[in-house]
Amino acid sequence: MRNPRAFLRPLAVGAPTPAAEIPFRPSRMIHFFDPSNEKMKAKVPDIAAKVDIILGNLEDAVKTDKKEAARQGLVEIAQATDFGQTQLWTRVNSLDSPWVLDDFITLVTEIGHKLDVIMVPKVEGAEDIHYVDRLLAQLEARAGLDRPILVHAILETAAGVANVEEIAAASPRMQGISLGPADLAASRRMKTTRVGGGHPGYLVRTDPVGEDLTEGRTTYQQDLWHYTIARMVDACTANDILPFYGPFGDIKDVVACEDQFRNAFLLGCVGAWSLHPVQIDIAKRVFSPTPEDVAHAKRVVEAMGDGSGAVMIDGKMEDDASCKQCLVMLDLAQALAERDPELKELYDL
Ligand SMILES: CC(C)(COP(=O)(O)OP(=O)(O)OC[C@H]1O[C@@H](n2cnc3c(N)ncnc32)[C@H](O)[C@@H]1OP(=O)(O)O)[C@@H](O)C(=O)NCCC(=O)NCCSC(=O)C[C@](C)(O)C(=O)O
Ligand SMILES: [Mg+2]
Repeated sequence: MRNPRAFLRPLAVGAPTPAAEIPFRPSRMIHFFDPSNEKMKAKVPDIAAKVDIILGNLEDAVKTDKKEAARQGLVEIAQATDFGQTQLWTRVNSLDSPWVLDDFITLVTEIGHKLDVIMVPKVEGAEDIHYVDRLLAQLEARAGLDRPILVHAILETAAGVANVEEIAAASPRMQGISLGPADLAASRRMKTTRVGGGHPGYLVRTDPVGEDLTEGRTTYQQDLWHYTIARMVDACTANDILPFYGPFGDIKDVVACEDQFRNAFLLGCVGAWSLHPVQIDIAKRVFSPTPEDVAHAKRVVEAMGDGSGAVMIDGKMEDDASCKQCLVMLDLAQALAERDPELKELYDL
């Protein structure tokens, strides 16, 4: 561990000073595209205008013989596109792969001034972040960058989950963490073959009513990801960085996708991944508070004055703590209203 006074010092001579705070920018969806796929590439300027974050994916879902083409495709798109307020991210190949060193060198050198965040897959502990931290500092210094590129880790191994608190605290570059349910399921030897979402076999059942063990017993499906998401949210928020739900692989099932995203939103995640254009609006809807929630939050904050004491609103007690909950809602609404004129009007902000 670096000593606390050294934490904000650059890790290479000439590298930009690390940021003391992770800025909160609207991050409701991280839209994935494959930069080696010409059809997807052509849609990037239009999609970038609609999403909060657009991500050129170089890792899993890109064929082995397309790895170089994807890297080069991302360089071309980044150079040719004005992303406006939309953040540009990439997911590089895993740290044990033969491609990752060239991913870092090429992307930081060629488009480092446009890249906001590099997502690192299969992070297992703080040592992975320390390696990336130093390497990025060296490359940023060489490229003459004046602002540090941030790092986002995917939580997708059992070791990563066991070490999630130290990963979140490993570097001032840490911007956030996403859940990677498919690799995590494989790493844990969970017996689900789905990419995120629930499983009908994971349930609890009410007690038997009589002798018959099969009749009249209601079952409730449980959430396979609750423990991991909650732990990730605590690790992130305890370190002032941002938690995200990851992918929902059943593209056709837009209803269950919305449920999964909403569970994550309610537990504290700021966004989720969209793998297909159809998931963009789901994420936008779910990760923006409803106008009713915003109106209620405004009422409570106004009624609470300096935020202390207790009042009754619509038969419910509100106090310092519930006022803070309402301020969380209003802060998010304010940030989204600045990005989205439609929401500004709906929220009346
Ligand atoms: C699922 C797939 C194959 C269906 O692709 P498709 O072409 O069969 O679907 P479609 O419905 O026919 O597509 C309609 C149109 O939308 C386009 N399109 C389709 N998707 C996109 C997109 N993302 N961005 C922009 N455009 C897109 C597509 O090219 C097509 O264009 P067209 O009308 O001109 O023919 C496709 O959507 C896709 O490849 N999506 C990205 C997949 C991906 O990035 N996976 C990796 C992230 S998840 C993960 O890694 C796990 C994790 C975290 O690591 C872990 O849990 O361990
Ligand atoms: Mg994965």
